[in-house]
Amino acid sequence: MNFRDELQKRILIGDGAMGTLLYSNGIDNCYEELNITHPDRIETIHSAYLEAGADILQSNTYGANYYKLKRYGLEEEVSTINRKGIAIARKAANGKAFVFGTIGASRSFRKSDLDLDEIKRCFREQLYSQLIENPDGLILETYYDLEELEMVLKIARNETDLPIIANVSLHETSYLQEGIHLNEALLRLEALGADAVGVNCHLGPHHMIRSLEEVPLPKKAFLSVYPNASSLPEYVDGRFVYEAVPDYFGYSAVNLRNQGARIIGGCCGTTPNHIAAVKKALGNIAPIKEKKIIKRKVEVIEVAVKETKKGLYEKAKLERTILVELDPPKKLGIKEFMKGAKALHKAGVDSITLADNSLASPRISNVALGTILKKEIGSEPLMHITCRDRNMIGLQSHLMGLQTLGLNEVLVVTGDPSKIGDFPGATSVYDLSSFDLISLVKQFNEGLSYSGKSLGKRTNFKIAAAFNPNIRHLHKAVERMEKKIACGAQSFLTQPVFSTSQIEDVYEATKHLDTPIFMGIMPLTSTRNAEFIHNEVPGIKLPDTVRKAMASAGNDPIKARAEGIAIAKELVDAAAERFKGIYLITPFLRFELTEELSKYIREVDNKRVVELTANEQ
Ligand SMILES: Cc1cc2nc3c(=O)[nH]c(=O)nc-3n(C[C@H](O)[C@H](O)[C@H](O)COP(=O)(O)OP(=O)(O)OC[C@H]3O[C@@H](n4cnc5c(N)ncnc54)[C@H](O)[C@@H]3O)c2cc1C
Ligand code: MET
Ligand SMILES: [Zn+2]
Repeated sequence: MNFRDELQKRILIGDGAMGTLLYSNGIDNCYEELNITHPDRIETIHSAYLEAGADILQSNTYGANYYKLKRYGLEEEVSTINRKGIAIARKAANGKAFVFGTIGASRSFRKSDLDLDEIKRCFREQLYSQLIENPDGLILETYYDLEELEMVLKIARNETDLPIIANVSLHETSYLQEGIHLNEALLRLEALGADAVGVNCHLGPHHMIRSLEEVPLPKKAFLSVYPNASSLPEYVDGRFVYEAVPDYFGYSAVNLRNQGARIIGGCCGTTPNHIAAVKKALGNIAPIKEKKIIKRKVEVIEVAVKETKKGLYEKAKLERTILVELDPPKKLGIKEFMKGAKALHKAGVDSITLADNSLASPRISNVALGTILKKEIGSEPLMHITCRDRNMIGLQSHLMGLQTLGLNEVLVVTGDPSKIGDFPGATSVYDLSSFDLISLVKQFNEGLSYSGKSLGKRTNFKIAAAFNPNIRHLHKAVERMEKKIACGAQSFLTQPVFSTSQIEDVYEATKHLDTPIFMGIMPLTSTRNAEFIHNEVPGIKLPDTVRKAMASAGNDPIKARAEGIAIAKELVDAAAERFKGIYLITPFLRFELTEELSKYIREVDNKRVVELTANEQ
């Protein structure tokens, strides 16, 4: 039997889940390791699928790549596990079914999980291991990221003439992440030479049928569909369980066939009973030859109201722009905080920046304080957002909330890890990296959610990001900066710097960029404060002159204050000469320090204007 000939003629039935079936049998470790330790168990499952009517058996090699096996210390076993996986399926198939080598995606829903070069290397290793065992074809599945699937499909097509099934996974009906339509994705995969293109996992039959309704029959390739048992697994006693309704699954297979599916199998939650139901429902039904497409209306995204007010990044390109960080209090009560905010506003500060639980310790939500500030002093704060406290759902809801409140100036940062804060046992979420979150905010500005779903309107976020010049190789930090700009960052706030030479270095290293930089300056408050920063804050070193000056104040708070301010003014002078943006960090809610520095910056600027005008006259 030749796979391609059969596919031309009839509908082929795939098998069902391997992973979730093992999981429901109580196996909660590395499924692929069983190819070595318990090949009989895997063979039994393959045999059950064969018995149920599957024409194609997939090897138990879904996650058998270097990175996934490394989690279990099995990275040296890539070749053995893949080879055995094919051999076990071959034995179970017993000449009655096609044996396809399964290769799952390396990235999950985040592009930042692994870079493409790393994926290439580990894909090749898995591919070559499988090819040694002569499978009848390959199935590339559960690819949320089309970029990854296109890349590995190209490699596979280049290396072998075997039939290839290429399956993407949808975020929601008809759409892949980044808002790519299923139809577009399948056309791209067909163009790269896949024999069958389609969808697997995440969605159940209902959403898969709806998705296929929008997809025409491919010209050269065939459609393949491997739905989950249902779209909504239940969480029972700490385990995910799929409602097992094989008859419904079988009935759905007929509808999938009516939408042109030529290969129909099952993904997570499906069992040999589901596949038997598919076999029974399909009988010897012939594939369809043509179909009508349903064209769903593409939701129009409202263009945001054109803003008359300049964003901070736009302002900082043209004129002096002062930001002052004033951290939300750790205790209830905002009297002192409000007093500070008002004083800073009066001192001519352009925006107060509100940290998001800085140093990973709980503080009054910056959304609450931002809303109050906007209402009471009429100036728009800059809202820090970390990737630490919210998962991908929370972050998107947070962004929609900020837009609704009109808090559109945001600073996207990774966030200090929970380990360093007041609750070291708390989880650091990090679903997204700072790069991903910057891209997400930019996507919101285009009116699209993470999965590319319309938000109905565009948001108006102005995106700032963090720049850390306190590292050994400044050019590395500049490279990160350039990557953040490519993701959508429109300005940068730096970590505090403590020497004028560092300000000069940053200027030299970044002068090729036209993205404004707000140079971070924090007044030192005491000798102890200076020594702590020098010795305990990673990456930051104070020049000897600064440490000596602070030490000379001894325990006298008035002298220490004066020294701290004098040092900060010197830094401000060096920064103001080179950068229009200045970012002052208020230590310990001592706003009178940053108030004084803000006034100083305005005075020096005014004096300069007066001098210039005098010179011109
Ligand atoms: C202006 C500013 C505001 C901040 N506000 C907050 C806040 O509100 N709440 C809060 O919890 N934290 C805040 N932080 C802290 C910040 O989130 C941490 O310092 C974090 O470790 C770095 O975040 P990032 O977004 O700058 O780093 P990213 O550029 O996203 O880097 C993340 C991690 O990558 C690594 N990395 C960075 N640079 C390099 C490099 N050159 N080479 C190799 N690895 C590198 C580091 O481990 C770093 O921690 C702020 C920092 C800055 C500069
Ligand atoms: C996570 S998608 C499922 C992958 C594989 N086909 C399995 O059933 O285990
Ligand atoms: Zn699945």
